[in-house]
Amino acid sequence: MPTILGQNQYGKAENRVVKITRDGDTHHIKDLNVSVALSGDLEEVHLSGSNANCLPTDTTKNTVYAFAKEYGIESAEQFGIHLARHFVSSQEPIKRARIRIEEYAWERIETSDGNSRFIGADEVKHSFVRKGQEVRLTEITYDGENWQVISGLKDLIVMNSTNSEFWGYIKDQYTTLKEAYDRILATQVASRWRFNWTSDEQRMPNWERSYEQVKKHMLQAFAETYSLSLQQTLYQMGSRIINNRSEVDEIRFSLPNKHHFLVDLEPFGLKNDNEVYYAADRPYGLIEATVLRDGVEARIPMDLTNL
Ligand SMILES: O=c1[nH]c(=O)c2[nH]c(=O)[nH]c2[nH]1
Repeated sequence: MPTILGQNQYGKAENRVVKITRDGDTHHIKDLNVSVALSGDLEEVHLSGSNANCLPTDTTKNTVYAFAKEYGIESAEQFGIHLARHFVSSQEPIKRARIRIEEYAWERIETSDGNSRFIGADEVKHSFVRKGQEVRLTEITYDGENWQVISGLKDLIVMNSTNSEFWGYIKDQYTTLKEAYDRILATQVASRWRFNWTSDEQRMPNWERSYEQVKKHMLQAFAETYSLSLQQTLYQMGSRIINNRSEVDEIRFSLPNKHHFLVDLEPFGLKNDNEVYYAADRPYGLIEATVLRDGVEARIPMDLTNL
């Protein structure tokens, strides 16, 4: 049976790299999970077993660690750009590099006097607690000419304890949901946004500042939207970001509706005055959409798990 080789890529996945920058006795942490995927003229590696065009995955791993030392880790995006450029420009058979990075944030442990200054023991400036909040994500793709940077986050859990209603929906013979005029709205945000920086000719965004600002607008829009559905809140979050961040052209969200159901306390002779809820973990409504700058093409994959 004749067969042909289809799309292929390879590299070392999930290189866990922690970089400590020592600024006197004040230290800074960058904690990344870096996955490298290379593609190019690799037919023979698969077909004949010749490894002449194969840069070992072990080398891609070593490069991640060496670059952490050589270039430092200014931001996940900047680090991914260095790596992608290196693989494509240093190895002739490698035509395309995709670098995916997850970043885990750490924050300083506060001293008992409420700040992070040295107060007599020297633990403080190098003691961190891993933030229980979101994981930051980025994916850099480079083909020797064009860049695509898609950054994002996952596991950012947010809740509004009021200012959310849901009513006026279709009711058929299977509908039992009661209309809600004051409900809890909670979700675990997964989001990806695409930058319009695509070439070395353009001025590169400030990646660290951009992330903080996108997250700030996302959270503020969630908090400040009086919600008639999670769909409406999603659109407000996306458009707030597109309108405020000129470096971002497209943003996609996957928002599980983390349902909170009022518990019936009548059997215990108690009145539930919108106070006691059952937080259901499944099933959950799943609301997904992309918000785009008018006139741009949608490029973020529909299914965020594939990114
Ligand atoms: O914000 C919501 N959107 C829906 O589409 C929906 N469907 C549902 O049962 N509850 C909700 N809530």
